[in-house]
Amino acid sequence: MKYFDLQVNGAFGVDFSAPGLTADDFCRCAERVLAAGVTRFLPTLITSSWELYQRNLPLLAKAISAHGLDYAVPGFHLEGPFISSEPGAVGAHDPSKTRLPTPTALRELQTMAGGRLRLLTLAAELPGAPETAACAHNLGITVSLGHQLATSAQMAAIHADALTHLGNGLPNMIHRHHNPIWSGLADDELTAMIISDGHHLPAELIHCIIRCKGVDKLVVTSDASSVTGLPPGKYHLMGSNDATLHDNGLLYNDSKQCLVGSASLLPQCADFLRQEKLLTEEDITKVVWTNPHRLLRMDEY
Ligand SMILES: CC(=O)N[C@@H]1[C@@H](O)[C@H](O)[C@@H](COP(=O)(O)O)O[C@@H]1O
Repeated sequence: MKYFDLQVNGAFGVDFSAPGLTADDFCRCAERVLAAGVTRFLPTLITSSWELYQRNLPLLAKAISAHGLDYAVPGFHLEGPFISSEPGAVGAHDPSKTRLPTPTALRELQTMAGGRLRLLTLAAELPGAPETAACAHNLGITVSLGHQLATSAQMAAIHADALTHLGNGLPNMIHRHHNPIWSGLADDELTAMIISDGHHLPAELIHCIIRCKGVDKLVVTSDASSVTGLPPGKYHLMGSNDATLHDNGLLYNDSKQCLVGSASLLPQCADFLRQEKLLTEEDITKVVWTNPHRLLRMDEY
């Protein structure tokens, strides 16, 4: 089976948002991700300082072309900085590094990335989000809503394409009727991206998402973090020392009380869908290969 993962923050000890990232680190990591069965992936940069984007986006773009990785790594996913800074919605991201979206800032980021930004996660309720989303579409960037506390009306104003890790990146206590999960499920235009690592969502919730969205509007991502492939233990992750990778693969920050990405690659996320009998083999191919291409308006090959 072929796999296209739209959300990989790092793996095997390499963090794509680390201030000390080198081209060698990236290539070493990419080789191992590909050797583990992933066919294509989007390196994902989380909410970071402007200087970090100025450093890492060009570094990654250069490494990809210098090492002939254009097919395997067809672009980047920017998850932040245009997200909510509210506890829960901000998840494990650093709230002090979030910013309000503007078309100018997005254009600058796309320039730093050498035109390789393909997917942008942003919060719909932020001032400037509709204009920035429109700018993203003009730049050929797919827009996904996540790490947000938006209302249905705010989400509808964006004309987004997708939802980032639906069901995660939210406070543990939310209004039972008015919340971004129901709003996202109710909008037939939005493709739901979900993390099926066995920890981010319970099987019964994935079952409901599949029923609401239908297989053609579902994409599975791994949200793999830099500790993917490393032994259980305490790690410094996403700016905090409190991340623990547990024996069962759960990656959790006890002080922030949230998940911190996953410790799985996409083939393992597909295994969870099989194990829980959530999808057929044919449908799994759609959610890990066909649909990610369609969402990014890319030819599948
Ligand atoms: C790289 C990334 O952004 N990963 C997010 C993490 O930031 C967030 O904290 C978690 C929230 O899930 P929760 O709301 O269920 O704790 O989801 C994902 O793991």
